Amino acid sequence: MAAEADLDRVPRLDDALLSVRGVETGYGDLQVLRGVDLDVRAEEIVLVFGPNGAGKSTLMRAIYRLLPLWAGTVTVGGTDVSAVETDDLVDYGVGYVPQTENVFPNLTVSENLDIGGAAVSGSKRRRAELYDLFPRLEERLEQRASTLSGGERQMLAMARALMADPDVLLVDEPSAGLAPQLVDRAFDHVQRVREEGTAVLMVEQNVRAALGVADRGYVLDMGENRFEGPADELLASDAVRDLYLGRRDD
Ligand SMILES: Nc1ncnc2c1ncn2[C@@H]1O[C@H](COP(=O)(O)OP(=O)(O)OP(=O)(O)O)[C@@H](O)[C@H]1O
Repeated sequence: MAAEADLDRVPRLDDALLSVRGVETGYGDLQVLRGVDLDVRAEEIVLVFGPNGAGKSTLMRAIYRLLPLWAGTVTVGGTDVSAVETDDLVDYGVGYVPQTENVFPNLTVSENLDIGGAAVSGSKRRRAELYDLFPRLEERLEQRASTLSGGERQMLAMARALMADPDVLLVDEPSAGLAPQLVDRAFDHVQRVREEGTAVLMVEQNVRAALGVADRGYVLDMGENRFEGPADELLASDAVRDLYLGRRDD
């Protein structure tokens, strides 16, 4: 059953790769997250969803240390990374694809990948693996990122972050700005990323489609955990559907 998280803490999964516990943060005087818990296991796809302004993107930024943690911890593979700087998180196997400004528009596809792989040895081999994942990028290596289609740009953003071969990738709205017919393809890519061995923690507004590829999900509401559970149980839950998904025939 999808569980309503009215407990003090959401139970920790013993086999979590990424574990977030009691995270609080915000902007200036504005507190946004009020003690958020979540776990991602190796090779899982986990979805965070909830109303506008719930703090979903803020959570991704906090995990990636783009915002300071006011309270709480983030661990990766059992190591506390709460004090690790953003630039060093790559060494702990964490990658991040922001929702916007996720490629360098004036650089070519190839140059964008070079920057993604700057810190990585064996980046030639990694490129070849990524061309298998995103063949369209290989066909457009010398094209400027600013001239890519929305879908291609999303692929490049993901490929850049994957150059470092992370164990877990944080993806903020992979389908943002894509035409409806491209949305499913964006989720196909997320699934393929997982098949290549990288766990994915994603935020999405296209909740039904995202739950279709996710293993588990967490509902955030007003900066707090509200529901959590397996994706199919969240989809089947009347409370989650009524509050966060809208009825199918709406
Ligand atoms: N840079 C910022 N400075 C000040 N407040 C911010 C900033 N970014 C976000 N906020 C505020 O923090 C709250 C949470 O924003 P956030 O973007 O994390 O929500 P979200 O759940 O991702 O929403 P959405 O689904 O609309 O993208 C909102 O009230 C927002 O106005």
